[in-house]
Amino acid sequence: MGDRARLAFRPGGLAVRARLGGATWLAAQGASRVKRVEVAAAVLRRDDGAVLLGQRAEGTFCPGYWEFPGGKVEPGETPAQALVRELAEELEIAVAPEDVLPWVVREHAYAHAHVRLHFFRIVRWSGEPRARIHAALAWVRPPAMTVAPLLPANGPVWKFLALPERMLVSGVAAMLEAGEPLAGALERQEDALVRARALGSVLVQVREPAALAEALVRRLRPQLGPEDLLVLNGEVDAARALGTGLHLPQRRLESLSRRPDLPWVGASVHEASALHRAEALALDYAVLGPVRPTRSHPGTAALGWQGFEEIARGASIPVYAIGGLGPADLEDARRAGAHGVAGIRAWWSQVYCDSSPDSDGLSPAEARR
Ligand SMILES: Nc1nc2c([nH]c(=O)n2[C@H]2C[C@H](O)[C@@H](COP(=O)(O)OP(=O)(O)OP(=O)(O)O)O2)c(=O)[nH]1
Repeated sequence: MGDRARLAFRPGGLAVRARLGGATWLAAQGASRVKRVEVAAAVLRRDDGAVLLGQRAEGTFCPGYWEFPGGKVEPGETPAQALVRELAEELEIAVAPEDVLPWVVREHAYAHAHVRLHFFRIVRWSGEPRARIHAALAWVRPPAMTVAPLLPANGPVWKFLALPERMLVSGVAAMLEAGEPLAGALERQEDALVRARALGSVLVQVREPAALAEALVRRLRPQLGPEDLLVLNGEVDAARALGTGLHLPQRRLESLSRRPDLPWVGASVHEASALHRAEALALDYAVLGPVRPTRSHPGTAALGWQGFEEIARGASIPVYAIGGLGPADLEDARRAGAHGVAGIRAWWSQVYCDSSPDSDGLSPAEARR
């Protein structure tokens, strides 16, 4: 990471951050020498979904608290390099650099320092983790929490881990426009959900006109398991009445001054400023795209994976990739820093790996062909 200076707003005034390698100092109005620490932390996730937590040992900061394995970034290291080193030292496991997947970056002001935590997800490693510096290790499967307390900065991160990696966006209205009867369209949508669930937990975004949305929620809900989530792309009151979370289109996000009071709230974003808005409102996730060209947004330039990565990098909330994507793109999405993939038409197809550029966003006439 190169040296650079950043301007940032924080309670109490304008802060000028001079970031110099690993540990840095913040000069701010009213706080002349606040220590800044860059930390790399790992979400090591097993195939069964369980995540590794370590209990901080006696004689360290916050003894007895549980944390994600990791530690401070040393001068000259990138956060990813620091993590590979820390995991070898702390757990005696080896992780290849390409398996360190950027995820979210969180900041937290402790009394002793202002820490910036670079979280990475790791799903491949070699060796069996051993507690070299922790008092104990535990595999815990989100959203349940079987150990306590977590370090204060980690609460939102644990909540994010309950978000499935696959988001299924509904498309019943488009099927109806394409001439499909209602019963057939609902059935096809339900089939898509069943197939998606065969791959793992799913976040379902119901995006339909109000009356249809309600019918679809009722239809899909019995198919959902305890680890699946349902969000309504619609009004706050409707989401509350249906007992779903809420998904905001970018234009609604821009008009909000505070987060709607629902347990799960996310938003669609198409550019960095909108993502920053979603972060400022402390939403639970954002959906960024289009990654590939889609016919439904002919005027919108596709971001490509590089464009996606540039906008999503350093986000404080998980970011899904969307736009011509399907479940077969999950690996690429993770490497680009995405939490997961969101798709519409790729899920309807019998073939999972339908990730052609136009598999998402066909016009009704095109869908008929
Ligand atoms: N490793 C880790 N640190 C966390 C997490 N959450 C959180 O707030 N922190 C904070 C606690 C500390 O202020 C800082 C990590 O410092 P540390 O003392 O563990 O770093 P280290 O392993 O390099 O230890 P040392 O050099 O001080 O011996 O980040 C987390 O989930 N994992």
